[in-house]
Parts: sequence; structure tokens; C-alpha cells
Amino acid sequence: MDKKIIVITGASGTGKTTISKYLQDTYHIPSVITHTTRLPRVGEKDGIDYHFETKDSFLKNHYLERVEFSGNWYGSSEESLNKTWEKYDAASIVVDTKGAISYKEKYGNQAVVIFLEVDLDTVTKRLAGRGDDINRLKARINSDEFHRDLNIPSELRGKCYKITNNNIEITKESVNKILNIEKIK
Ligand SMILES: Nc1ncnc2c1ncn2[C@@H]1O[C@H](COP(=O)(O)OP(=O)(O)OP(=O)(O)O)[C@@H](O)[C@H]1O
Ligand SMILES: Nc1nc2c(ncn2[C@@H]2O[C@H](COP(=O)(O)O)[C@@H](O)[C@H]2O)c(=O)[nH]1
Repeated sequence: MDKKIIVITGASGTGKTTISKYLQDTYHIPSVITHTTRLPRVGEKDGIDYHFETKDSFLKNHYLERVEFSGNWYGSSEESLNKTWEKYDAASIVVDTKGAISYKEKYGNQAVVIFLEVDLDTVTKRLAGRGDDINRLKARINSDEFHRDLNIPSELRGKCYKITNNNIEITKESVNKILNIEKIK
């Protein structure tokens, strides 16, 4: 079987991490952990939620793709994905739309891209409810990256699955169907 990478993308707060946890808990599909220079949120752990880096340590790693998002750096490595593929046929990764384009370009049909969509008002309320620092939250919601990621980029049109994540149970059903279509589980 071809190895697959399920690339979960969409604007901040649309539920990408929630879906990657669903894939882990329900299907034992692990998430590739990425690197960031942002500070951990309450409850986040190094090596589980992210590899938390300083600006210096971030630059020492080798990345398949890396982006600046609302004032912090994020990056993912080919090595981490290959290590996961040694043990599993499918893995997931949570990235912004720029990262999703990089994965689609590099891995073609092996990259199953899921774009999550939620309207701006709802996503703003969800981010506030997650307990993010209010000043950082305001900066994020005003960032170009946040607004860019509310829509499917032209590079991914016709090449990704779109799920409107209003109701988590319906979203999970949609994810189940995608796994079926892609013969992942
Ligand atoms: N369908 C849903 N209905 C209500 N709340 C939801 C739904 N899906 C996710 N959430 C909640 O919305 C918040 C944001 O979700 P999550 O952290 O998964 O988003 P994200 O896209 O990974 O965000 P980021 O890119 O900023 O890390 C969380 O508190 C999560 O529990
Ligand atoms: N292109 C990449 N995007 C990434 C990576 N790791 C996370 N992300 C995305 O960044 C934003 C902000 O994340 P947050 O945890 O601070 O809310 C979000 O869209 C993530 O999906 C990566 O390695 N590459």
C-alpha cells in the first residue's frame, strides 16, 4: 500500500488539531509533530504538541517546508514523516495552507488534503474560548495569514476535500468517508 499523509489545513481555530486527535484516537493514525518558535499554550507539552524551539534552535533544523505565521516560525521535516512512515501506512499533519500546498506539490496523490472551513464569527469565538492570550489572539485575527487561510488557495482547488466544521459529529462522519474513499482504513 502507498504511504499516505493526511494534511489537515484551514484557518487557525477551524478544528485542525481536533481532527488530528480524532484520527489518532479512533484510527491510530499518528500526527507528525512540527516545530515552532511560539511559546506553549497552557497544557501544551514539548515533543507532544510541538517541538518548541528558540529562534536559534529553530534555524538549526532541516525543513521540508517552513513558514512565518503571525510573528512566529513553524516548520516540518521530511525526516519526521519518513520515521512515522517506517511504522505506519498513514500519518496526519496540521499545517497552514502554504504548508499544505508544499505537501501536495511534493507528495501528489500520497497527500490527502483536508481543508476545514468555519465562518469568521464562529472561528473567532472558538479561539477566544480556547483561552488564547487576548493580545496574541487579536494580532492573529488581524494577520494576513489568518485571513488567507479562511479560503482554499488556488493551488489546492479541485485537489483537496473541504469540510465545513460546524458540527463535530458531522465533521467526523465526513472524515470517515474520506478515509474510505482514499482506502486508508
Ligand atoms: N465542530 C466544533 N464545534 C465547536 N467547537 C469546536 C469544533 N471543532 C473544534 N472546536 C473547538 O475549537 C477550538 C479550536 O480548535 P482546534 O484547536 O482544533 O483548531 P486548530 O485549527 O487546530 O487551531 P490552530 O491552527 O490555531 O492551532 C478548540 O477549543 C476546539 O475544541
Ligand atoms: N506550514 C506549516 N504550518 C504549521 C506548522 N505547524 C503548525 N502550523 C500552522 O501554523 C498555524 C498556527 O499554529 P498554532 O499552533 O500557533 O495555532 C496553524 O495554522 C497551524 O496549522 C508547520 O510545520 N508548517
